[in-house]
Amino acid sequence: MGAVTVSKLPVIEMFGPTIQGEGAVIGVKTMFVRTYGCDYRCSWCDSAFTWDGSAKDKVKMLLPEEIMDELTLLAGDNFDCVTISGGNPALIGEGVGTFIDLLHERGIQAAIETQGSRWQDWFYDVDVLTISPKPPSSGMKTDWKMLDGIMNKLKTQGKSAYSLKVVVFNDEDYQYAKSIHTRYPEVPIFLQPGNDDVTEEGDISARLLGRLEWLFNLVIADSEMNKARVLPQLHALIWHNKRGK
Ligand SMILES: C[S@@+](CC[C@H](N)C(=O)[O-])C[C@H]1O[C@@H](n2cnc3c(N)ncnc32)[C@H](O)[C@@H]1O
Ligand SMILES: Nc1nc2[nH]cc(C(=O)O)c2c(=O)[nH]1
Ligand code: SF4
Ligand SMILES: [Mg+2]
Repeated sequence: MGAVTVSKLPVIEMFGPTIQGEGAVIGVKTMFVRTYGCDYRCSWCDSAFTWDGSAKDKVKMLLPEEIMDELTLLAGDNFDCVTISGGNPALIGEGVGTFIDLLHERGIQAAIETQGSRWQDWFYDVDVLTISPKPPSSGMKTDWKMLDGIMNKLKTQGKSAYSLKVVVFNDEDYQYAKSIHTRYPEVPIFLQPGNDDVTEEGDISARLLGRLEWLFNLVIADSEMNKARVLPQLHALIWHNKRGK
């Protein structure tokens, strides 16, 4: 008999409990698990350490049970939701699926942040799935065929609650967000203003609130965006550019 291989996950950080600062479940207490590696290189990525090599020495290859143990060490039983972000967790197959099963066995919800560039069958098992396609300012090009495929699978076979989240930095990005909403009109969509300086130290809330008001006004004036919801990055208003929050 060959040895049983169990998939490990490349984890660059775990933190929490904190408050989910973005999207459909904003305000919910959650732990975060951040996986290493991304197939994108967004110009304004606030988590570039997950792919630019600057924190490569912090990556640990962990079994799902080991991640669970570390979360318990951090928080005891003071959480019932775990958000897996990155990087792009959808680059990882089996390991994430097994981890989600483990969370469910313990009565814990699984949330995922991903950009819609890759599919994984475990998407079907996620409780809160956020698909965040990237607008022109990111410098990335949307693979529409892939995104259509993902949205179609979720629509026709999905059991999970899922939503779209588009970061908006400028008018061109706003037009992109509209094109996403028009293409998938039945899917809840969240718009979030971009943070255009992710290295600034100190209180950035005034700057971020200014960008939020700008985005509010675009949506307020636009009859085609009556169903879109505009939200800040709540954690960035409170904790600014601090890591692990
Ligand atoms: C760091 S990404 C990781 C998950 C996945 N790679 C993705 O992009 O969806 C998590 C979320 O942060 C958003 N984000 C990244 N940099 C940002 C910035 N400078 N301002 C606002 N949102 C940002 C992304 O668009 C995404 O919705
Ligand atoms: N508090 C908090 N909420 C978040 N929502 C999405 C995040 C992410 O980086 O994926 C994030 C994050 O990094 N922190
Ligand atoms: S897809 Fe997400 S993690 Fe990857 S570069 Fe863009 S914002 Fe950063
Ligand atoms: Mg973040």
